[in-house]
Amino acid sequence: MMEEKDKYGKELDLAVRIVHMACSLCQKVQQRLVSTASEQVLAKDDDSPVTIADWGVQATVSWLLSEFLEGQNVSIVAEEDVQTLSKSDAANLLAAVVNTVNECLAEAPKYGLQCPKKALGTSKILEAISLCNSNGGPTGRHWVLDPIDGTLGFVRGDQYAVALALIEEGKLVLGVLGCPNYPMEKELLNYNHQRLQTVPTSPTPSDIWEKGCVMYAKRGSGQAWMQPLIHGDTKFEWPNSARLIQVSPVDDPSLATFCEPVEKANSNQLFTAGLANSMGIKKQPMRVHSMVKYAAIARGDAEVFIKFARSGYKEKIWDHAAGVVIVEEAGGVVTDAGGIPLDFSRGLYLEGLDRGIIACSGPTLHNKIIGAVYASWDSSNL
Ligand SMILES: Nc1ncnc2c1ncn2[C@@H]1O[C@H](COP(=O)(O)OS(=O)(=O)O)[C@@H](OP(=O)(O)O)[C@H]1O
Ligand SMILES: [Mg+2]
Repeated sequence: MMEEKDKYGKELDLAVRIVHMACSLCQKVQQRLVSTASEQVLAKDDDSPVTIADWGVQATVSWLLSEFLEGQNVSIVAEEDVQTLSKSDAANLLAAVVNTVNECLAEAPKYGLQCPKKALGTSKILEAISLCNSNGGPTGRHWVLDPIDGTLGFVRGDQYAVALALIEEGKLVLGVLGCPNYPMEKELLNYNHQRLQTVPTSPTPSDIWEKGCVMYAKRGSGQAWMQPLIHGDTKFEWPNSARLIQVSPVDDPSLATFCEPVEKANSNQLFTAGLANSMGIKKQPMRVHSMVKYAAIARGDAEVFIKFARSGYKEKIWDHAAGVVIVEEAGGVVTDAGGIPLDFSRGLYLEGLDRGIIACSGPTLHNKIIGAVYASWDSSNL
Protein backbone atom coordinates (compact mmCIF):
# COMPACT_ATOMS: atom_id res chain seq x y z
CA MET A 1 0.00 0.00 0.00
CA MET A 2 1.23 3.48 -0.82
CA GLU A 3 2.59 5.32 2.19
CA GLU A 4 0.32 8.13 3.36
CA LYS A 5 3.10 10.66 2.96
CA ASP A 6 3.59 9.77 -0.71
CA LYS A 7 -0.10 10.01 -1.45
CA TYR A 8 -0.75 12.58 -4.19
CA GLY A 9 3.02 13.01 -4.65
CA LYS A 10 2.83 12.27 -8.37
CA GLU A 11 -0.17 14.57 -8.82
CA LEU A 12 1.52 17.40 -6.93
CA ASP A 13 4.75 17.10 -8.90
CA LEU A 14 2.78 17.18 -12.15
CA ALA A 15 0.51 20.04 -11.07
CA VAL A 16 3.48 22.20 -10.03
CA ARG A 17 5.25 21.70 -13.38
CA ILE A 18 2.01 22.41 -15.25
CA VAL A 19 1.38 25.63 -13.31
CA HIS A 20 4.94 26.78 -14.04
CA MET A 21 4.25 26.25 -17.75
CA ALA A 22 0.90 28.06 -17.52
CA CYS A 23 2.60 31.02 -15.80
CA SER A 24 5.13 31.18 -18.59
CA LEU A 25 2.29 31.23 -21.15
CA CYS A 26 0.61 34.08 -19.25
CA GLN A 27 3.82 36.09 -18.99
CA LYS A 28 4.39 35.84 -22.74
CA VAL A 29 0.84 36.92 -23.52
CA GLN A 30 1.00 39.71 -20.93
CA GLN A 31 4.22 41.02 -22.42
CA ARG A 32 2.54 41.25 -25.83
CA LEU A 33 -0.52 42.71 -24.20
CA VAL A 34 1.22 45.63 -22.57
CA SER A 35 2.78 46.60 -25.87
CA THR A 36 -0.60 46.84 -27.66
CA ALA A 37 -3.24 49.57 -27.55
CA SER A 38 -4.97 49.78 -24.17
CA GLU A 39 -8.53 49.65 -25.58
CA GLN A 40 -7.83 46.27 -27.08
CA VAL A 41 -6.30 45.10 -23.83
CA LEU A 42 -9.30 45.90 -21.70
CA ALA A 43 -12.01 44.11 -23.68
CA LYS A 44 -12.67 40.70 -22.18
CA ASP A 45 -14.35 39.30 -25.25
CA ASP A 46 -13.61 38.19 -28.80
CA ASP A 47 -9.92 37.79 -29.40
CA SER A 48 -8.53 40.06 -26.71
CA PRO A 49 -5.23 38.92 -25.21
CA VAL A 50 -6.87 38.20 -21.86
CA THR A 51 -9.20 35.75 -23.51
CA ILE A 52 -6.37 34.14 -25.42
CA ALA A 53 -4.45 33.58 -22.19
CA ASP A 54 -7.55 32.26 -20.38
CA TRP A 55 -8.31 29.70 -23.08
CA GLY A 56 -4.66 28.98 -23.67
CA VAL A 57 -4.03 28.06 -20.04
CA GLN A 58 -7.20 25.99 -19.84
CA ALA A 59 -6.33 24.01 -22.98
CA THR A 60 -2.70 23.54 -21.90
CA VAL A 61 -3.52 22.39 -18.36
CA SER A 62 -6.27 20.09 -19.59
CA TRP A 63 -4.08 18.48 -22.26
CA LEU A 64 -1.15 17.96 -19.88
CA LEU A 65 -3.28 16.51 -17.07
CA SER A 66 -4.97 14.07 -19.44
CA GLU A 67 -1.71 13.10 -21.09
CA PHE A 68 0.21 12.41 -17.88
CA LEU A 69 -2.60 10.90 -15.82
CA GLU A 70 -3.45 8.56 -18.65
CA GLY A 71 -5.73 5.77 -17.68
CA GLN A 72 -7.50 7.97 -15.17
CA ASN A 73 -10.79 9.48 -16.12
CA VAL A 74 -9.65 13.06 -15.63
CA SER A 75 -12.40 15.37 -14.40
CA ILE A 76 -11.69 19.10 -14.54
CA VAL A 77 -13.82 21.93 -13.19
CA ALA A 78 -12.69 25.19 -14.78
CA GLU A 79 -13.77 28.76 -15.07
CA GLU A 80 -14.11 29.07 -18.84
CA ASP A 81 -16.88 27.34 -20.76
CA VAL A 82 -16.50 26.33 -24.37
CA GLN A 83 -19.38 28.36 -25.83
CA THR A 84 -17.43 31.49 -26.84
CA LEU A 85 -14.94 29.45 -28.80
CA SER A 86 -17.65 27.55 -30.62
CA LYS A 87 -19.17 30.70 -32.11
CA SER A 88 -18.79 30.99 -35.87
CA ASP A 89 -17.01 34.35 -35.56
CA ALA A 90 -14.40 33.01 -33.15
CA ALA A 91 -12.00 31.74 -35.82
CA ASN A 92 -9.31 34.34 -35.09
CA LEU A 93 -9.50 33.72 -31.37
CA LEU A 94 -9.28 29.99 -31.88
CA ALA A 95 -6.27 30.34 -34.17
CA ALA A 96 -4.51 32.55 -31.61
CA VAL A 97 -5.28 30.06 -28.83
CA VAL A 98 -3.97 27.15 -30.92
CA ASN A 99 -0.70 29.01 -31.59
CA THR A 100 -0.26 30.06 -27.97
CA VAL A 101 -0.89 26.56 -26.64
CA ASN A 102 1.51 24.94 -29.09
CA GLU A 103 4.19 27.49 -28.31
CA CYS A 104 3.77 26.68 -24.62
CA LEU A 105 3.64 22.88 -25.04
CA ALA A 106 6.80 22.95 -27.15
CA GLU A 107 8.61 24.05 -23.97
CA ALA A 108 7.36 21.05 -21.94
CA PRO A 109 10.80 19.32 -21.94
CA LYS A 110 12.25 22.32 -20.13
CA TYR A 111 9.85 21.46 -17.31
CA GLY A 112 10.64 17.76 -17.38
CA LEU A 113 7.48 16.85 -19.29
CA GLN A 114 7.09 15.49 -22.79
CA CYS A 115 5.71 17.70 -25.51
CA PRO A 116 3.19 16.41 -28.07
CA LYS A 117 4.78 14.44 -30.93
CA LYS A 118 3.43 17.03 -33.32
CA ALA A 119 1.72 20.36 -32.81
CA LEU A 120 -1.89 19.99 -31.64
CA GLY A 121 -4.56 20.81 -34.22
CA THR A 122 -7.70 22.83 -33.58
CA SER A 123 -9.85 19.80 -32.83
CA LYS A 124 -7.42 18.48 -30.19
CA ILE A 125 -7.37 21.89 -28.52
CA LEU A 126 -11.15 22.13 -28.54
CA GLU A 127 -11.31 18.60 -27.14
CA ALA A 128 -8.95 19.59 -24.30
CA ILE A 129 -11.03 22.65 -23.50
CA SER A 130 -14.34 20.82 -23.52
CA LEU A 131 -12.93 18.22 -21.16
CA CYS A 132 -13.08 20.90 -18.47
CA ASN A 133 -16.83 20.58 -18.15
CA SER A 134 -17.06 18.80 -14.82
CA ASN A 135 -19.39 20.04 -12.10
CA GLY A 136 -17.26 18.66 -9.26
CA GLY A 137 -19.28 17.30 -6.37
CA PRO A 138 -18.92 15.07 -3.30
CA THR A 139 -17.60 11.91 -4.94
CA GLY A 140 -14.57 11.07 -7.07
CA ARG A 141 -11.56 13.14 -8.04
CA HIS A 142 -11.88 16.58 -9.55
CA TRP A 143 -9.21 19.02 -10.65
CA VAL A 144 -10.27 22.62 -10.11
CA LEU A 145 -8.74 25.29 -12.35
CA ASP A 146 -8.91 29.05 -12.57
CA PRO A 147 -6.79 29.67 -15.69
CA ILE A 148 -6.40 33.38 -14.92
CA ASP A 149 -7.68 34.54 -11.58
CA GLY A 150 -7.79 38.31 -11.23
CA THR A 151 -8.46 39.19 -14.84
CA LEU A 152 -8.36 42.88 -13.99
CA GLY A 153 -4.95 42.50 -12.41
CA PHE A 154 -3.76 40.71 -15.54
CA VAL A 155 -4.82 43.49 -17.91
CA ARG A 156 -3.40 46.12 -15.59
CA GLY A 157 0.01 44.45 -15.51
CA ASP A 158 -0.56 43.86 -11.81
CA GLN A 159 -1.25 40.77 -9.66
CA TYR A 160 -3.04 37.72 -11.05
CA ALA A 161 -2.78 33.99 -10.45
CA VAL A 162 -3.07 30.59 -12.10
CA ALA A 163 -4.78 28.27 -9.63
CA LEU A 164 -4.98 24.49 -9.76
CA ALA A 165 -6.32 22.28 -6.97
CA LEU A 166 -7.42 18.68 -6.53
CA ILE A 167 -10.54 17.63 -4.66
CA GLU A 168 -11.12 14.00 -3.71
CA GLU A 169 -14.37 12.79 -2.16
CA GLY A 170 -15.32 16.40 -1.56
CA LYS A 171 -12.09 17.27 0.29
CA LEU A 172 -9.32 19.55 -0.93
CA VAL A 173 -6.17 17.44 -1.16
CA LEU A 174 -3.68 19.69 -2.90
CA GLY A 175 -3.34 23.19 -4.25
CA VAL A 176 -0.88 24.96 -6.55
CA LEU A 177 -0.91 28.72 -7.03
CA GLY A 178 1.17 30.38 -9.70
CA CYS A 179 1.75 34.09 -9.06
CA PRO A 180 3.72 35.42 -12.05
CA ASN A 181 3.97 38.99 -10.71
CA TYR A 182 4.51 38.14 -7.05
CA PRO A 183 8.26 38.12 -6.43
CA MET A 184 9.86 35.63 -4.05
CA GLU A 185 11.15 38.48 -1.89
CA LYS A 186 8.78 40.90 -0.20
CA GLU A 187 11.24 43.76 -0.60
CA LEU A 188 11.07 43.39 -4.35
CA LEU A 189 7.31 43.56 -4.18
CA ASN A 190 7.42 46.88 -2.35
CA TYR A 191 9.99 48.19 -4.75
CA ASN A 192 7.89 47.26 -7.74
CA HIS A 193 4.72 48.69 -6.19
CA GLN A 194 6.47 52.02 -5.81
CA ARG A 195 7.46 51.89 -9.44
CA LEU A 196 3.88 51.00 -10.38
CA GLN A 197 2.54 53.94 -8.41
CA THR A 198 4.69 56.38 -10.33
CA VAL A 199 3.00 55.40 -13.61
CA PRO A 200 -0.50 54.46 -12.43
CA THR A 201 -2.32 54.73 -15.74
CA SER A 202 -0.17 52.63 -18.03
CA PRO A 203 0.04 48.86 -17.79
CA THR A 204 3.36 47.72 -16.47
CA PRO A 205 5.59 45.40 -18.46
CA SER A 206 5.76 42.26 -16.39
CA ASP A 207 9.54 42.13 -16.76
CA ILE A 208 9.91 44.78 -14.06
CA TRP A 209 8.56 42.26 -11.56
CA GLU A 210 11.60 40.03 -11.52
CA LYS A 211 10.70 36.41 -11.07
CA GLY A 212 7.28 35.47 -9.83
CA CYS A 213 6.63 32.36 -7.77
CA VAL A 214 4.61 29.17 -7.51
CA MET A 215 3.26 28.04 -4.13
CA TYR A 216 1.92 24.61 -3.34
CA ALA A 217 0.79 22.37 -0.51
CA LYS A 218 -0.55 18.88 0.09
CA ARG A 219 -3.36 18.46 2.63
CA GLY A 220 -2.15 17.09 5.96
CA SER A 221 1.55 17.62 5.27
CA GLY A 222 1.76 20.66 7.54
CA GLN A 223 4.01 22.22 4.94
CA ALA A 224 3.59 24.78 2.20
CA TRP A 225 6.29 25.57 -0.35
CA MET A 226 7.31 28.29 -2.74
CA GLN A 227 9.47 28.04 -5.84
CA PRO A 228 10.71 30.77 -8.20
CA LEU A 229 9.46 30.80 -11.78
CA ILE A 230 12.20 29.89 -14.20
CA HIS A 231 13.28 32.10 -17.07
CA GLY A 232 15.37 31.98 -20.22
CA ASP A 233 17.17 28.73 -20.82
CA THR A 234 17.09 27.55 -17.21
CA LYS A 235 15.76 24.02 -16.88
CA PHE A 236 13.26 23.18 -14.17
CA GLU A 237 14.90 20.67 -11.81
CA TRP A 238 12.84 19.46 -8.86
CA PRO A 239 12.74 20.84 -6.16
CA ASN A 240 13.64 24.02 -8.06
CA SER A 241 14.98 25.95 -5.05
CA ALA A 242 11.75 25.30 -3.13
CA ARG A 243 11.52 27.15 0.15
CA LEU A 244 9.13 26.42 3.02
CA ILE A 245 6.68 29.21 3.70
CA GLN A 246 4.78 29.98 6.88
CA VAL A 247 2.11 32.36 8.02
CA SER A 248 3.05 35.43 10.05
CA PRO A 249 3.51 35.01 13.82
CA VAL A 250 1.82 38.39 14.43
CA ASP A 251 -1.38 38.05 16.43
CA ASP A 252 -1.73 41.60 17.71
CA PRO A 253 -4.34 43.35 15.51
CA SER A 254 -2.59 46.70 15.85
CA LEU A 255 0.43 45.21 14.03
CA ALA A 256 -1.59 43.20 11.51
CA THR A 257 -2.14 43.92 7.82
CA PHE A 258 -5.43 42.94 6.23
CA CYS A 259 -5.92 42.45 2.53
CA GLU A 260 -9.03 42.49 0.41
CA PRO A 261 -10.18 42.70 -3.24
CA VAL A 262 -9.29 45.82 -5.20
CA GLU A 263 -12.76 46.31 -6.67
CA LYS A 264 -15.52 47.68 -4.45
CA ALA A 265 -18.00 45.60 -6.44
CA ASN A 266 -16.35 42.38 -5.28
CA SER A 267 -16.34 43.02 -1.53
CA ASN A 268 -18.00 45.53 0.78
CA GLN A 269 -15.03 47.71 1.72
CA LEU A 270 -17.10 49.86 4.07
CA PHE A 271 -18.08 46.85 6.11
CA THR A 272 -14.56 45.38 6.17
CA ALA A 273 -13.14 48.76 7.24
CA GLY A 274 -15.60 48.77 10.15
CA LEU A 275 -14.63 45.21 11.09
CA ALA A 276 -10.93 46.01 10.93
CA ASN A 277 -11.42 49.11 13.03
CA SER A 278 -13.53 47.37 15.67
CA MET A 279 -10.91 44.66 16.19
CA GLY A 280 -8.09 47.16 16.44
CA ILE A 281 -6.42 46.86 13.02
CA LYS A 282 -4.67 50.16 12.42
CA LYS A 283 -2.95 49.75 9.06
CA GLN A 284 -4.54 50.67 5.74
CA PRO A 285 -5.89 47.66 3.84
CA MET A 286 -3.63 46.08 1.25
CA ARG A 287 -5.80 45.78 -1.86
CA VAL A 288 -4.60 43.05 -4.16
CA HIS A 289 -6.14 41.37 -7.19
CA SER A 290 -6.68 37.62 -7.30
CA MET A 291 -5.74 34.70 -5.08
CA VAL A 292 -2.40 36.41 -4.50
CA LYS A 293 -4.23 37.52 -1.33
CA TYR A 294 -4.09 33.90 -0.11
CA ALA A 295 -0.44 33.79 -1.18
CA ALA A 296 0.25 36.89 0.92
CA ILE A 297 -1.29 35.25 4.00
CA ALA A 298 0.49 31.94 3.41
CA ARG A 299 3.95 33.46 3.35
CA GLY A 300 3.39 36.07 6.04
CA ASP A 301 3.18 39.27 3.99
CA ALA A 302 -0.26 39.94 5.55
CA GLU A 303 -2.21 38.45 8.45
CA VAL A 304 -5.83 38.72 7.41
CA PHE A 305 -7.85 38.40 4.18
CA ILE A 306 -11.51 39.35 4.34
CA LYS A 307 -14.03 39.22 1.50
CA PHE A 308 -17.72 40.05 1.85
CA ALA A 309 -19.34 39.83 -1.59
CA ARG A 310 -22.77 41.36 -2.12
CA SER A 311 -25.63 39.26 -0.86
CA GLY A 312 -26.76 36.78 -3.53
CA TYR A 313 -23.27 36.41 -5.08
CA LYS A 314 -22.21 32.77 -5.08
CA GLU A 315 -18.50 32.21 -4.56
CA LYS A 316 -17.01 29.74 -7.05
CA ILE A 317 -14.76 26.94 -5.92
CA TRP A 318 -11.96 27.78 -8.38
CA ASP A 319 -11.55 31.25 -6.86
CA HIS A 320 -10.53 29.74 -3.50
CA ALA A 321 -9.55 26.06 -3.64
CA ALA A 322 -5.79 26.34 -4.25
CA GLY A 323 -5.38 29.30 -1.91
CA VAL A 324 -7.26 27.69 0.98
CA VAL A 325 -5.17 24.52 1.21
CA ILE A 326 -1.92 26.48 0.89
CA VAL A 327 -2.89 28.89 3.69
CA GLU A 328 -4.06 26.05 5.94
CA GLU A 329 -0.89 23.99 5.46
CA ALA A 330 1.23 27.11 6.06
CA GLY A 331 -0.43 27.32 9.48
CA GLY A 332 -3.41 29.59 8.80
CA VAL A 333 -7.15 29.32 9.31
CA VAL A 334 -9.80 29.79 6.58
CA THR A 335 -13.54 29.80 7.23
CA ASP A 336 -16.73 31.58 6.30
CA ALA A 337 -17.97 34.47 8.43
CA GLY A 338 -19.70 32.04 10.78
CA GLY A 339 -16.40 30.25 11.49
CA ILE A 340 -17.22 27.14 9.43
CA PRO A 341 -14.59 25.70 7.02
CA LEU A 342 -15.39 26.17 3.31
CA ASP A 343 -17.20 23.26 1.70
CA PHE A 344 -15.75 22.23 -1.67
CA SER A 345 -17.97 19.18 -2.04
CA ARG A 346 -21.10 20.77 -3.39
CA GLY A 347 -20.38 21.47 -7.03
CA LEU A 348 -19.25 24.65 -8.72
CA TYR A 349 -20.11 26.96 -5.85
CA LEU A 350 -19.27 27.24 -2.17
CA GLU A 351 -22.91 26.44 -1.37
CA GLY A 352 -24.01 27.26 2.14
CA LEU A 353 -21.25 29.83 2.64
CA ASP A 354 -22.16 32.06 5.55
CA ARG A 355 -21.84 35.69 4.34
CA GLY A 356 -18.13 36.09 3.70
CA ILE A 357 -14.67 34.56 3.64
CA ILE A 358 -12.05 35.05 6.33
CA ALA A 359 -8.47 33.79 6.01
CA CYS A 360 -6.10 34.45 8.88
CA SER A 361 -2.55 33.73 9.92
CA GLY A 362 -3.79 32.09 13.14
CA PRO A 363 -6.66 31.40 15.53
CA THR A 364 -6.22 34.50 17.71
CA LEU A 365 -6.88 36.98 14.91
CA HIS A 366 -9.47 34.67 13.43
CA ASN A 367 -11.51 34.52 16.63
CA LYS A 368 -11.37 38.28 16.90
CA ILE A 369 -12.76 38.78 13.41
CA ILE A 370 -15.52 36.22 13.89
CA GLY A 371 -16.42 38.07 17.11
CA ALA A 372 -16.36 41.42 15.29
CA VAL A 373 -18.66 40.07 12.54
CA TYR A 374 -21.04 38.73 15.19
CA ALA A 375 -21.10 42.09 16.99
CA SER A 376 -21.58 44.28 13.93
CA TRP A 377 -23.65 42.27 11.47
CA ASP A 378 -27.15 43.20 12.63
CA SER A 379 -26.44 46.91 12.39
CA SER A 380 -24.60 46.61 9.05
CA ASN A 381 -27.69 46.64 6.76
CA LEU A 382 -26.11 43.86 4.69
N1 LIG B 1 -19.68 40.72 -8.02
C1 LIG B 1 -18.72 39.94 -7.54
N2 LIG B 1 -18.60 39.76 -6.22
C2 LIG B 1 -17.64 39.01 -5.74
N3 LIG B 1 -16.73 38.35 -6.48
C3 LIG B 1 -16.81 38.47 -7.81
C4 LIG B 1 -17.81 39.27 -8.39
N4 LIG B 1 -17.64 39.21 -9.73
C5 LIG B 1 -16.59 38.40 -9.95
N5 LIG B 1 -16.09 37.95 -8.80
C6 LIG B 1 -15.01 36.99 -8.62
O1 LIG B 1 -13.93 37.58 -7.97
C7 LIG B 1 -12.72 37.17 -8.61
C8 LIG B 1 -11.69 38.24 -8.49
O2 LIG B 1 -11.54 38.47 -7.13
P1 LIG B 1 -10.51 39.51 -6.66
O3 LIG B 1 -10.44 39.38 -5.22
O4 LIG B 1 -9.26 39.32 -7.46
O5 LIG B 1 -11.15 40.90 -7.06
S1 LIG B 1 -10.42 42.23 -7.37
O6 LIG B 1 -10.00 42.28 -8.75
O7 LIG B 1 -9.27 42.38 -6.44
O8 LIG B 1 -11.43 43.25 -7.03
C9 LIG B 1 -13.11 36.97 -10.03
O9 LIG B 1 -12.26 35.99 -10.56
P2 LIG B 1 -11.71 36.15 -12.08
O10 LIG B 1 -12.94 36.23 -12.94
O11 LIG B 1 -10.97 34.87 -12.25
O12 LIG B 1 -10.87 37.36 -12.13
C10 LIG B 1 -14.54 36.49 -9.95
O13 LIG B 1 -14.69 35.12 -9.99
MG1 LIG C 1 -11.15 33.81 -10.52
